[in-house]
Amino acid sequence: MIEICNVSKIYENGVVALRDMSMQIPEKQRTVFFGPSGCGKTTLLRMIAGLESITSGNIRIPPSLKISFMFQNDRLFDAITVKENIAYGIDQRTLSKSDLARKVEHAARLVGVDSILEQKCKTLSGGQRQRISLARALIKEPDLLLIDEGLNSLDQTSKYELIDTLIKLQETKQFTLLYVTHDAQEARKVGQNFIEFKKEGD
Ligand SMILES: Nc1ncnc2c1ncn2[C@@H]1O[C@H](COP(=O)(O)OP(=O)(O)OP(=O)(O)O)[C@@H](O)[C@H]1O
Repeated sequence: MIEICNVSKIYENGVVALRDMSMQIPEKQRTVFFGPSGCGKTTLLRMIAGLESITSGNIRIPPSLKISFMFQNDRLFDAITVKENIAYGIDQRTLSKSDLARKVEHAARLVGVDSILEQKCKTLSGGQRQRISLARALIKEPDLLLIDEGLNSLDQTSKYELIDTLIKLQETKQFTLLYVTHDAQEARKVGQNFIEFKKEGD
């Protein structure tokens, strides 16, 4: 269980991104944060990932949880290969070359990009890039996967294909998925639990 207890976030410029928010997020399930742009979804996800400070309140997460993050932008390096990009998702110092290669191939196979491992990322389509970004998030076998509007650059068909892949993976691997979207239809497709965010003042 991840517990969000009376969490507020006020940025240095005075913007109140979240006010006194509390919720419980069950483990090993798919939870969707949805609501209009600017209502603090990204801010909360970043606080859960430890990438943003909390102004007040606290977030309780089991201490040994391995967390991966997939961002709005795919953040791939264009000049290097698919294989090298996926390997960036894991601490390479702790692995032998052959173990790393095996893990990269396994993650690539999970999302269907194992046939293009040697290609440079700049040559790929948006759908392939998002799959690689997902493989990079999965390679460290996260207990908690955070996806922040990660599939937005895709057309509807590719997006729903990748969502199907994601749901199957979550069901087999049983990680906790936290998925941010402003799209109600997408939220319904992905989620088992739903947390609606409202804009300050609404
Ligand atoms: N680094 C920052 N400094 C100041 N204000 C910020 C910062 N990041 C976000 N905000 C503001 O905090 C509020 C919440 O933003 P946040 O990105 O969390 O919302 P969101 O619901 O994820 O929206 P979107 O879907 O557009 O990303 C917005 O008003 C935004 O302008």
